[in-house]
Amino acid sequence: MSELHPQNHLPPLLEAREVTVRFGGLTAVDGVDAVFRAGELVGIIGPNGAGKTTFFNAISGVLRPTSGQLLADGHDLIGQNPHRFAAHGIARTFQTPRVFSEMSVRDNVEFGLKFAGRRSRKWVFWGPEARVPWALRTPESILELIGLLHLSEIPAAAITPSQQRLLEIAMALATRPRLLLLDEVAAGLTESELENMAQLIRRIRDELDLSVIWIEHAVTTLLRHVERVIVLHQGRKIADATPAEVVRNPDVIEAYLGDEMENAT
Ligand SMILES: Nc1ncnc2c1ncn2[C@@H]1O[C@H](COP(=O)(O)OP(=O)(O)OP(=O)(O)O)[C@@H](O)[C@H]1O
Repeated sequence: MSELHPQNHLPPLLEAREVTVRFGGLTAVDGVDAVFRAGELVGIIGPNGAGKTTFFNAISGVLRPTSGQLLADGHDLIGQNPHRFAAHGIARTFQTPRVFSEMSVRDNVEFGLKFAGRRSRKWVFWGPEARVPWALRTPESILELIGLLHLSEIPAAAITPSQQRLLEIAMALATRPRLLLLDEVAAGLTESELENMAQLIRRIRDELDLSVIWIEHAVTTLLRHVERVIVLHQGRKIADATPAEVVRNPDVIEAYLGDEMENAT
């Protein structure tokens, strides 16, 4: 998919160069290089504590890496706040959904729009806004896409944890990202909910013309849906290849996938 994307002659959406994050004496992310291009659906896997979330925190501006570079549109974003990352089209979800529990589902999405300085506008005929997909123009259209429109007026505290994960995706989409980072959005879901989530993620990527990076422990599902997988182990990147290549990689089998595959079967 990504090789055929019309924007592939453009610079990557985001390029991490030698990104390192240390917490005191612990190196959580160790010199990771990664390139993310338009239209990609990329998975990140690795054992507990491998550095996946810390890497997300670094590439979304939640924490400042100890060293390295993060290039977006030719700008180094290191040291910039999350608003600057959002301005470059980078949006994310968190392992524990961060929604405003007192506010309605709809108002949470409205907040996402405002966070990124966007306005809710259904009818726009010219200018950059005209290129925004219909599904991302208003809180209602976003909620319809994500399947939560029927819950619009309910406080976020009153919806289920898996609906809160969907709401968080809706809030991230409201910022109209070019690169959407999803951190374990399928954690705790049943098998059928997991498959529905994977289908939704693919639809989002296909229909909204954005790139998705997806961290998930449900490896067998993830490998069936992504086109490229980055494997982290003890903070280092040990593989960056197609799912078919990654499952045959001896380093990955030794570090992680052997156990996971045994558990999965
Ligand atoms: N704020 C922090 N302060 C100190 N150590 C941290 C902090 N955040 C993460 N770590 C440590 O950094 C390492 C990487 O953690 P991280 O959460 O990034 O791993 P992960 O691959 O996302 O794990 P999981 O799959 O369990 O979510 C772990 O050893 C963790 O304990």
